[in-house]
This record gives sequence, C-alpha cells and structure tokens, in this order.
Amino acid sequence: MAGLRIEGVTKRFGDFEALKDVTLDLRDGEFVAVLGPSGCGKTTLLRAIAGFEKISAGTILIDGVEMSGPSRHQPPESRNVGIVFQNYALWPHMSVAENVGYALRVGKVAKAERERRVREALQLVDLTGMDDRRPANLSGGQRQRVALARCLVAAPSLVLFDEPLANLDVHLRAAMENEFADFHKRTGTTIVYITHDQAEAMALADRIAVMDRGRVIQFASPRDLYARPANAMVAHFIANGIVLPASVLTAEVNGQVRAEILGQQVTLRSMAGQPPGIGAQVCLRSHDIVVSDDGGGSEVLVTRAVYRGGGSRIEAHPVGQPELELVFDLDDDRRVKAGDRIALRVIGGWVLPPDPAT
Ligand SMILES: Nc1ncnc2c1ncn2[C@@H]1O[C@H](COP(=O)(O)OP(=O)(O)OP(=O)(O)O)[C@@H](O)[C@H]1O
Repeated sequence: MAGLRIEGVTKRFGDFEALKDVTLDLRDGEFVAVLGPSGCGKTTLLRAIAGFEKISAGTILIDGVEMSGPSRHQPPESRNVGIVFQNYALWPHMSVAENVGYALRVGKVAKAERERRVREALQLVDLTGMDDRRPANLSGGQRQRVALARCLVAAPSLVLFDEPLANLDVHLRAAMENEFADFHKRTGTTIVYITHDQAEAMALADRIAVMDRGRVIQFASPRDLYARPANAMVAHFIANGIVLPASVLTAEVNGQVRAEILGQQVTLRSMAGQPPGIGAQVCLRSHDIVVSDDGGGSEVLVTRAVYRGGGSRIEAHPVGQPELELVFDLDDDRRVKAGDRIALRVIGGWVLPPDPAT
C-alpha cells in the first residue's frame, strides 16, 4: 500500500502536450478512477506513473519517494507498481499457476515460497483449484482474475488498471465490477483505474479525476461530480447533464441564487461567492425538470422519444430557442411522442462556476 502524489506533471510529444500540469494526490488505499474521452491523456498518465514514459516537467512520488522528477527517472521494475491490462497479456502456453508465478520465478524466489504466494493470490481472486488450466480454457472474467492474481503476487504498493473491462460483455462487466470492488476491500491496495466509462468509474471509485485534453478538470467524489460539476464538459460527461444558458439575478446566499433560465425565474444551487451576471451556464438533471400542466413553464417541441423500460429518453427543443437541446428521462405515465409540444418547468439545478479563463 502506498500514497501517490502527482505534482504539476506535463508530458510533451514534440510540440504536443499530452499532459498539462496534472496534479493529483491519492491517499494510501484510495481507489481513484481517471476518466475522460478518447485522447484526453489517460494512458499517457498511467504510463508516466508506471515509469514507461519520462515526463517533461513535474514530479511523481510513490509513498513519498520521488520516482519521476526533473533529474530522476526510476525504471518501471523499481517502482513496485502492478498493472492489469485490458487484454490480460497472459502467456497462452503457461498454466494459470505458471502465469501467476512467472515474475517470482524470474526473480529467483524459492519454489516453496513461490507456491505459497501463488496459492494465496489465486485464493484472493477466487480461482483456487484452477492452477493447471490454460488461459484458452478460461472465460474472459476468469482470465482477468488471473491477470489480477499475477499482479498481486508481486505485492505491489500501487495497482494500475488500464481499461480492464473494455473487452468484456455487459453482464460480465457488472460481475467484474463487483470483483474489483471486493478485491479493493480485501487488499486495501491503492488503485488508479483508467476508464472512459463514467458508470464504471462512478460504481468503483472513491474519487474520480475527470480529464479533458491533457488537463485534470475536476477531482472529486462521484456524488460531487454529479451534483456540482466544475464545467460544461464534466456536466455532460457525467450522466449526460443538460447544460443551458442562464442569467444569475442575485448574489449567492447559503449556496443558492435566483436565476433566469428558459424564461423562468428559479432558485438554483451554486458555489459560494457566485456573483450575479448574464452569460452563466446551468447543469440540469432529469429530476430538475417537470412537465407542467397548469399553463406555466416553457414550451418545448419533442423531436425524439425512445422507450427505455419504465420511462423514455426525450429529446426536445424550446420553441422560443430552438438552437438549444434538452435530453432528459421522463416517467412512463407521460406518453410523450415526437412532434408533441409540452411545457416544462425547471425546479432545480446547479450553476456552473465561472470559467477562470474568461
Ligand atoms: N508516443 C506518442 N507520440 C505522439 N503523440 C502521442 C504519443 N502517445 C500518445 N500521444 C497523443 O497524446 C494524446 C493522449 O493519448 P492517450 O493515449 O494518453 O489518450 P487516452 O485518453 O488514453 O485515449 P484512449 O481512451 O483512446 O486510449 C493523444 O492525442 C495521442 O495521440
């Protein structure tokens, strides 16, 4: 177990900055997901932590020891970091036990000790009795567990997961999510988990670092990211928030402001010190919108309604501002279809903090 501190890390490939001034502080035993769209720099960050990539600026400390820095680069093998890859990277010609014990054999660990550690690791991932199987004769989930055991056997202080569920089908992903959560509980290992799947990150992580174009935009708990996204990208990326323009009418008091949105005056949540002003943006969730039957609210034209079991996903455009798009879920008692005009009332929402760059 170990803490991990990433401080002001920048990684350049030629003129291109794949990581820009990334700072993250992980507590000992914490499960942190790094989440972001394709190309945002997740893999580059993981490779930098593991020592496969030299960084251009900043420092990386594992358990307080500098691993990457201005004049230092510890090679991967001396970082005591385990990695679980998306494609398992198992040796096909070796049995489960041989795969798991490979690093110990190469490291000349005595046979009895090796066998004990392999047995323990297989027990931890619930693969006892599978020692002699070949990877080809295992399910995708079992192969991923062998990869976990192989990583564990070296007793790493930090485990990095590189999109480990990307190759598995939906049902197996859910099962493996539970396995990873149990694995974390049992071992208490510090984990950095790379994914582009926000549901997976929300389900597993204590905190999530959301990345966009090489930067960490927000590092917070799943609940915080959902309730108080730092900008429009996070609002969209986490559970598809609706981002709409608004005018903030009053300064913040007790975490709330009055604002005008879609022609309605409403009370919204905001950060402390939120100033009044035009040109603000608001993140709405489905539960912040209700269909209004009393003649109030804003009229919208429904352009798509897709039944999703128990409710529908609605796409609609305000009649007065057709350039805006609202995508939200509606309960099934409302039989709304494309072409319908309905009135929506906003009953809550979160004012996105002002962008420091503007
Ligand atoms: N060796 C390299 N040389 C030049 N550019 C690179 C190199 N490695 C990565 N990049 C660029 O850095 C950016 C970040 O890549 P990275 O693989 O870290 O993204 P990612 O978030 O892991 O994406 P994905 O989810 O698609 O794997 C991309 O624009 C990529 O093209």
